[in-house]
Amino acid sequence: MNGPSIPTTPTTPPADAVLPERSPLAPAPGTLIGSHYDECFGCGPHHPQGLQLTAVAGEHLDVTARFTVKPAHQGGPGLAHGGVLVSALDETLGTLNWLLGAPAVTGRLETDFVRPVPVDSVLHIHARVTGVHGRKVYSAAEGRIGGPDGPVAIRAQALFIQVKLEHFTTHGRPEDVRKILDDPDQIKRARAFEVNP
Ligand SMILES: CCCCCCCCCCCCCCCC(=O)SCCNC(=O)CCNC(=O)[C@H](O)C(C)(C)COP(=O)(O)OP(=O)(O)OC[C@H]1O[C@@H](n2cnc3c(N)ncnc32)[C@H](O)[C@@H]1OP(=O)(O)O
Repeated sequence: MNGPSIPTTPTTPPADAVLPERSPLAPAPGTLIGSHYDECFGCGPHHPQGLQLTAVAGEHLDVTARFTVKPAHQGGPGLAHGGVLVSALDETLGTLNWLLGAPAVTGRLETDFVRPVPVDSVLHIHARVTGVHGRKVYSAAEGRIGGPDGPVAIRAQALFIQVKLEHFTTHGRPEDVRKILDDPDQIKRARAFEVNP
């Protein structure tokens, strides 16, 4: 008997995927990419339980990010929860979309946990676009501990799907959408996407 269908689209780009130029609006290489939303669990600087992840634009279609594992992120005693590490990679991979100049959401995210990550570790994440095919953005990331060149603790491959800004305004809880629409700074950032869809 057949169960519900499970998406099987691979996260590796097809042969005819392209690697586009960085968007003219992309943050310059070496620039800190600001949070897309103050209350984001991944990058919101004022989110008390959040990851408060900071990302820096790379030279190409890539970013680096740092995430410090805090006691609130434990799974096993003294060890990062795997789901929290996945969130850190998801957030970093999502940041790549600022380099492409179009908003996108995670459709599929595949993760390999390679080694345990103790509390107080800094996870050094490098993420890059591996191909774009229509609205589908393929990407990959790895997180290292003990320094940017330390051993890989986690790696992921993802498929993001580009969406219109209406994705957020239609599906988000209305009071939160209203709050962001009333905030000129956040709107400025959202418009940066709109002019280069
Ligand atoms: C004013 C407001 C300002 C707001 C400013 C915002 C700033 C920017 C914030 C970003 C925030 C980031 C934060 C971190 C990243 C997240 O965590 S995002 C949150 C987690 N993700 C989600 O909630 C997504 C939920 N899913 C959906 O909404 C819909 O399923 C999707 C992904 C939009 C796709 O729906 P759709 O647009 O109808 O696309 P559809 O036509 O079905 O599929 C398009 C293609 O993608 C493929 N596909 C779709 N889904 C999947 C899947 N799950 N697996 C494999 N393939 C798939 C399809 O097979 C199809 O392939 P082709 O036929 O083209 O070859």
